[in-house]
Amino acid sequence: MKSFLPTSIFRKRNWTRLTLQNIRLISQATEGYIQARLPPSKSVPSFEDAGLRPLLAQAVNTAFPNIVSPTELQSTLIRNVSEGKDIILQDETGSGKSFGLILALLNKPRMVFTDDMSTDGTGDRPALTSLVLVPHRDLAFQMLHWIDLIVQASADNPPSLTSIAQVLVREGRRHITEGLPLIRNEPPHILIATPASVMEVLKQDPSAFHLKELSTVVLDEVDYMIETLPLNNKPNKEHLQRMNNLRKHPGPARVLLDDIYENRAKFNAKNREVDGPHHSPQLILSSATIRRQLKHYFFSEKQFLGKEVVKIRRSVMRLHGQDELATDDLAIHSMISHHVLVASEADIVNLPSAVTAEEKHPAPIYSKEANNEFASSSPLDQIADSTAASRSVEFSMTPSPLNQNLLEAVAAVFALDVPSLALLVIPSNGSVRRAVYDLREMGVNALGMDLLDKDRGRSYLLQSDGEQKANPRLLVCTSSSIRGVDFPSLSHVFILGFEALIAKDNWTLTLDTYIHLCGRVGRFKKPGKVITVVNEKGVSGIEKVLHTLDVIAVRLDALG
Ligand SMILES: Nc1ncnc2c1ncn2[C@@H]1O[C@H](COP(=O)(O)OP(=O)(O)OP(=O)(O)O)[C@@H](O)[C@H]1O
Repeated sequence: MKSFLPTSIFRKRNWTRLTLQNIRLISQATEGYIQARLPPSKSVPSFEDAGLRPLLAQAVNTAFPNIVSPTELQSTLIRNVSEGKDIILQDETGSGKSFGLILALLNKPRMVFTDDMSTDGTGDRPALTSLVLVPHRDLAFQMLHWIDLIVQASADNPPSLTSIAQVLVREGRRHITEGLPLIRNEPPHILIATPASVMEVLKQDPSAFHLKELSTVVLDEVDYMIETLPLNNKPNKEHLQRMNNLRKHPGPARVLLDDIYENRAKFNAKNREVDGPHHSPQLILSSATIRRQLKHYFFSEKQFLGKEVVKIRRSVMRLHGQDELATDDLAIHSMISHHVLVASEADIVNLPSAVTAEEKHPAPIYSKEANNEFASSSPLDQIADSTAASRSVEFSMTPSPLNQNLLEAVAAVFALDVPSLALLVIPSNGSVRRAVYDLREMGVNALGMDLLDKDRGRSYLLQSDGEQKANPRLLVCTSSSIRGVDFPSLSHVFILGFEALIAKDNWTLTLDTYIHLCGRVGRFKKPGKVITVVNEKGVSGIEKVLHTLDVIAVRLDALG
């Protein structure tokens, strides 16, 4: 088999003389890197039909036996990514956007820098081809895990994972001490990174990689990374002040994009009505929620995108037109059932307006007086044993800042209704460790989510079987570390502290937060439950959200 990357390439260190002219693309560099064992199925459209190279398509089939055929959206995406188009990708949560993006990027030809002093081609050096910006580390590691499986599915002489993909996220100073040298020595085909980590690495070493010379830049969960304010025709003083603040203190993703696309913005400003040369890198924006204000930012305010952008949404592809700016595209999954529990000292009731076929009026579904032994009689006795091991002296000595009524409601529903895996989302400023401690004290098999750890998330990335387990698990995370995360066997999402998730002066942001939290279930046509647990004060907030999204809360009778 052809060697994936000749070692001689790595001897050249000639970054300072690299220019756009001496970058060239060689498709052979990635052509031979995946060799898989299984032939693709002939009965349904295959990934090869969608445009993946044969060896890569076979590796995908081997790595993901349950994924037999690309969706129409993925086929359209793969083709347009290959053609170097700028793309806006928007579809429901869990519809395969991120997975499709990873395949499309693996399929791209590898960027290679050619040493201009070398006449015989021996100065070729693989360079970073694509930068995938993500909002948090767990999504980065999820993507890396997918790539790792595909690379491993290469039958003979698989390339090293680090030559194909690397992750750059802020973890102490490791992104500087370990991540930066690795990128310099072995630039990956795909770098998956948070914007802040890229900024810090480039500050440390501006020649670590060259942003403007990338082939593709992807912003997954773009609306989370680029903060925008709702468009307002008659902005009041406060709104103007906030707009000003955003401009004065742009987040790291905004700063990076300004740096990469300044030339393109100038070009688009001059040539608004004409088709013109395409300024690299290709730009791809992806999310389930892309609001008007975000489109306005990319098309009008910054002019990073022009009229040649391809919009891919639910298998629909069309050229971008002005009318698109006038609409908000929202996507909330129909396979999700929404529940709201109101927990107090005395009991836990369904939201008064929640409906079922049989019952129309709220009645206590769980009375603490009658059931105050539920934790000790929980079927999870073996968990209680392990609680002692994890009991922290620190927590046992201090009162919990978390509302115990709400946690008890979660514990009760978890014990009776969750077959295998559930997620509990707490506000960004909440303590995951404390929530885990309190829940374990209640007999719940809770762990803080961490996709690098097998038990805390990694093993659930590909586990699609949601069958009843002897020991169901509750993963706890904050709302800022859950966007895009995919656990196929997840059946329940519990949302705690919803009041804190309400962005007071940005209502659309509140709605989008709810949509993305819900979107951890109901993925790829699977059903799922979202259970928001509030106290009396939180009722009006969640009612308003459900009403705006045209969602009817359903009574949860699990405890009745
Ligand atoms: N063609 C396919 N056939 C079957 N399953 C698929 C296919 N493509 C993706 N999936 C599965 O669908 C799930 C969701 O994929 P992914 O995370 O890419 O969705 P997403 O649209 O990016 O979601 P979000 O908007 O929440 O980020 C994953 O478990 C993935 O393995």
